Amino acid sequence: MNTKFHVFSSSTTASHIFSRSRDFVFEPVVASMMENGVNLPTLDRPKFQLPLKPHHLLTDSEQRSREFLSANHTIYLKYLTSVTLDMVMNTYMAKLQHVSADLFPKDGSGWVTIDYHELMRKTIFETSVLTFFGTRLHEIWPDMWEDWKLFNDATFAGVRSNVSWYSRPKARAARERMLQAFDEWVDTEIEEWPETQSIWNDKWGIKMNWEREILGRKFEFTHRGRACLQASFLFVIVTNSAPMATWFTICIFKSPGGVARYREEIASSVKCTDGIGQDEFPLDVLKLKQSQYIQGVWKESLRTGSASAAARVVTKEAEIDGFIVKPGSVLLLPVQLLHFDHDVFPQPQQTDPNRWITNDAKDEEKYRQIQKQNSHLRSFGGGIGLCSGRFVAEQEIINVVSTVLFLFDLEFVKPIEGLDLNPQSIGIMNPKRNPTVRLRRRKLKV
Ligand code: HEM
Repeated sequence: MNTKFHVFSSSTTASHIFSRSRDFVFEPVVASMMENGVNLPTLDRPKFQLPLKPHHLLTDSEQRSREFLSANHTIYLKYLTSVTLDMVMNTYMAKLQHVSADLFPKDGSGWVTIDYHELMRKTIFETSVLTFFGTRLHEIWPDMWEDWKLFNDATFAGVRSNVSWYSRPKARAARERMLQAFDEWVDTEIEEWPETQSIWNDKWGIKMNWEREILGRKFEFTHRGRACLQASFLFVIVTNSAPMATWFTICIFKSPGGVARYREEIASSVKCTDGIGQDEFPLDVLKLKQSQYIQGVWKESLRTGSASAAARVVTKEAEIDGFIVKPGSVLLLPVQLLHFDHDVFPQPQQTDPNRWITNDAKDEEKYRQIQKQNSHLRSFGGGIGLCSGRFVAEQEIINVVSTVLFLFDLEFVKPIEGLDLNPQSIGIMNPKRNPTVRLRRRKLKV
């Protein structure tokens, strides 16, 4: 059989594919994002491509090139998944305080009607830029929010091919302005990381991108290639988290009794009532994250809001589920097939955080059911491609939305039942039409 694309939909097959990272490789997916998404210069492309010869026949420079991907991935893991994650998230929360003080309706403004999706996208975007890239990017690229939206909205097809850019000249121009801004951002001296600054400074943001910049130079990337490396990180941190903040809020409102229940969890996590713009974040973020109910809403949001399809390329002929797959073929795992499987998620269209919750440790049947559901939840992919930003995403979204509900009464202007999602997306879907909400400051008890 000469099939080029194979679609699989069982969780066991997904685990089988993800666990064989040499036979079913992730590298071409990243290479495609770098080439088509951010137009990586031709000279730098071999660093993302698989060699066409066995490992022992690689020249020294080819071998060194191959090491880049693994070194870059190690930096991601170091900052985004290990003990350093807490420091990254503390920085994120401090930046969120400032961004929300700027973007959210002010005290004493009564009921304010706003485009909620725009507010969430901008909050996540601004906070992420400030956290991960410091203050310089804003100065270099004053129109970054408008350019970013044009760029991001064109990428749902853009990482698979570059055609999207030719049919959207405005998006192509916005991408070029973004890359020029990063050209300037990387065009700076790299000094030692100051001992007085633990993990963040104005110039680099989180130390992670300072380390990635050193890596890019060590592996002799072109100047534009280094700009592309940084821009691609901006892309992965924002593209899915921004729509997820909107969808997570909608899922709270869609869950039976969800708003009251969620507010109870917030009430038990209040540390201080100073509100936003102050030094201390008012909510206990660990407590929020550990709440079973909030976890239930988070997983339901991922389950119902994802439209991604993990992709892997076959390097060695293999048999999967009785089909022979040939080298060069693409394996696709569309997550909606897993997330809406009736046998695993009864009434899959319903938003029900309780399907993830058990209050009885001895209820083995429910426990097994939850385990089965977990193995079907694949919004973050798996194996070597597994999203290293998944913990950041979880914490930032819970914290941003909890802050909104802590500070404001919130009403959707139109019924949320009519709020369809747009499946044209790389991962998490945007709403088809942006929801309008009314917000009013709550009186915080002192
Ligand atoms: C709800 C939000 C997010 C979703 C649904 C999501 C989903 C994904 C998916 C599906 C992949 C490819 C996985 C595969 O094919 O196996 C991926 C890769 C990646 N994501 Fe995310 N992501 C999110 C947020 C983030 C954030 C906030 C960051 C960074 C702080 C991030 C960093 C990355 C990186 C660096 C990769 C490349 C693989 C790696 O080296 O880790 N993502 N993400």
